[in-house]
Amino acid sequence: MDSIFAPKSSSTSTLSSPAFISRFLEASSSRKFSSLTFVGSRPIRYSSYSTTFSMVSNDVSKPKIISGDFGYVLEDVPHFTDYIPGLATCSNPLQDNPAYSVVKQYFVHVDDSVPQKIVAHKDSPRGIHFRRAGPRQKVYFDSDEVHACIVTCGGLCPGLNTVIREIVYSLYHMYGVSRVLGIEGGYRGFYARNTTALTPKVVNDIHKRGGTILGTSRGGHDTSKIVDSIQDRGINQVYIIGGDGTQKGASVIFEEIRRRGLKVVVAGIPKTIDNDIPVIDKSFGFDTAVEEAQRAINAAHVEAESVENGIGLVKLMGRYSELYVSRWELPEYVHVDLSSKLHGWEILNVAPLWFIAMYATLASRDVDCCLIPESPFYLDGEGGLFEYIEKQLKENGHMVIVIAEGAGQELLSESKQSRNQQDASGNKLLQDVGLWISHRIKDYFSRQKTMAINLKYIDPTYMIRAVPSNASDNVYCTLLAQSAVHGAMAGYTGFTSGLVNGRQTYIPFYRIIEKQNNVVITDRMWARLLSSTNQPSFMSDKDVTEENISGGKKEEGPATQLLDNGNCADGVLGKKEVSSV
Ligand SMILES: Nc1ncnc2c1ncn2[C@@H]1O[C@H](COP(=O)(O)OP(=O)(O)O)[C@@H](O)[C@H]1O
Ligand SMILES: O=P(O)(O)OC[C@H]1O[C@](O)(COP(=O)(O)O)[C@@H](O)[C@@H]1O
Ligand SMILES: [Mg+2]
Repeated sequence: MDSIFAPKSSSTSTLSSPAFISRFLEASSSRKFSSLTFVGSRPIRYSSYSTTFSMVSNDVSKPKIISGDFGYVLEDVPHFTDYIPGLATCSNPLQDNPAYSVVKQYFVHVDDSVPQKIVAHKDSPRGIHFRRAGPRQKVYFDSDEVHACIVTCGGLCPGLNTVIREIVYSLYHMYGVSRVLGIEGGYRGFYARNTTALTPKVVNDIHKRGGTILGTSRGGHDTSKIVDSIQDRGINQVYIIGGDGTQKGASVIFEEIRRRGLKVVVAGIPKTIDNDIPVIDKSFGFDTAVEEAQRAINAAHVEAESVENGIGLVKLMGRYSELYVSRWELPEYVHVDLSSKLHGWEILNVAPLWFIAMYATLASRDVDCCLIPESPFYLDGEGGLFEYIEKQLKENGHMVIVIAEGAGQELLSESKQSRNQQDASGNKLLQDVGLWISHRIKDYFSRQKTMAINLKYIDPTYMIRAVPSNASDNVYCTLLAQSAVHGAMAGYTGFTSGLVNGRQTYIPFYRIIEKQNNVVITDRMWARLLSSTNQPSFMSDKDVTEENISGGKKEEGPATQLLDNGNCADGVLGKKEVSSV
């Protein structure tokens, strides 16, 4: 008998979710589904559907995968009832809330789920779904019982304060909770810093400020000490706002809490202006950052077109999330592929983090060339950057170049040692590609003596993320925060609240922190950018087929074919494309 949860002999592939799910979908779509036998399966029957759903594991430490007809798969989130028996519930206080009482169906149906891929073919299986977020009829906490805390970790992102504010407001005004603590200075603050009492009055206008009123940090932390502190303080809802590193930390904290059998919710709210978190459409703060980035591009354009042979060069944040050293223990089901290679470097995790550069370029229309890490470029010779600059200057008299901070690192890294430097959290430290390339361009033209150029380098760096969030991000932050609170009150835990195809969902941590293995420069969005800027792709067919389509993995199909990742394939870019275009 074969269990789809049975660990494989390979040390790294205990459960890589996409691989596992595609095996599962393959089986179901090829009609082998009904004859699959699962060891330790615990069938669950939902009364509202005539369909039989099967949950294929009764081991609480394994992902909860629920299958249904026609290849339906629900990647569910953990719930208190998975590991704490006999918990009492009470009616959701929202039913007496005047704001909600006018809404006909204000509680989310227990079986509501949101598909991960919305582009389907007539015969495709229904595919992976996530639990829909929102208020539930029954809650697992009395209002008086709740003692919540909020922590922000990692780099800044516009909207952090809005999320903090809205969690506090949701807890107070929707659920009558009055004990919310702010943990200062990131994860370590749980055991090394003071806490702040957060009330609606305290957080009332913090959304108008950039940064986070709680402070943040990078670097390691001690999971046991955090959970001890949670236990000692009697905290039972932990809201963790942060990026990919933070969500990994949250997952480990959740594991420890579950191991100790505590009735404590761990809810993540994903934060990343880099878009390095899988599954979700995009992070809060991204629109604001793109808007700010555009200001720098506008300035570069104004400078460039005001002088003869003017070049405006803008460097924008966006790096690979390469984790060279994993200094924390990840849960065993998290798949890391140590053999991934890009530009010949050993990497654990690759994600496309140049979204700001790409979207700001597309939005501005003033950019003639956008350089990103996933699309390697070269400077000299035919088809190189210098040749393109010369051509542009001859034709237009000026040009604007945008470069993502992670781009071209392989060109300017002098030694392996400098390439492998990391920040306190294990993120690769990037060298200043903007400064480097501006020197190279100046050198080239002074050597050539064909034309005198006038280059202005603008590096807005932290300005794009230190600003308060804009209107649309504020709305997004509000919905994320409310969803997280609804999920926590309903007893869900170990989840990240995230937007999938425009709907609020609860995504299990293992999906948020899993390795992203597709860096698809053959995505439609990149093609759209190339046609908008009219820049050369700097790539030969050979490069496209072998190296850079998917982080070193070969894709099937012709080299130059655009992969239709519009939520149909597993491509990271495709899913983001659909939500934003
Ligand atoms: N692989 C990991 N496992 C567990 N915790 C991590 C991991 N990476 C980072 N963290 C924790 O998350 C915090 C923030 O991570 P960092 O990478 O700096 O920012 P971000 O969350 O924005 O990506 C760090 O201070 C660290 O305590
Ligand atoms: O804040 P630091 O440590 O200077 O790091 C800068 C990095 O932070 C970011 O702004 C965000 O990164 P995180 O999401 O990992 O916090 C990156 O775009 C940038 O490379
Ligand atoms: Mg990060």
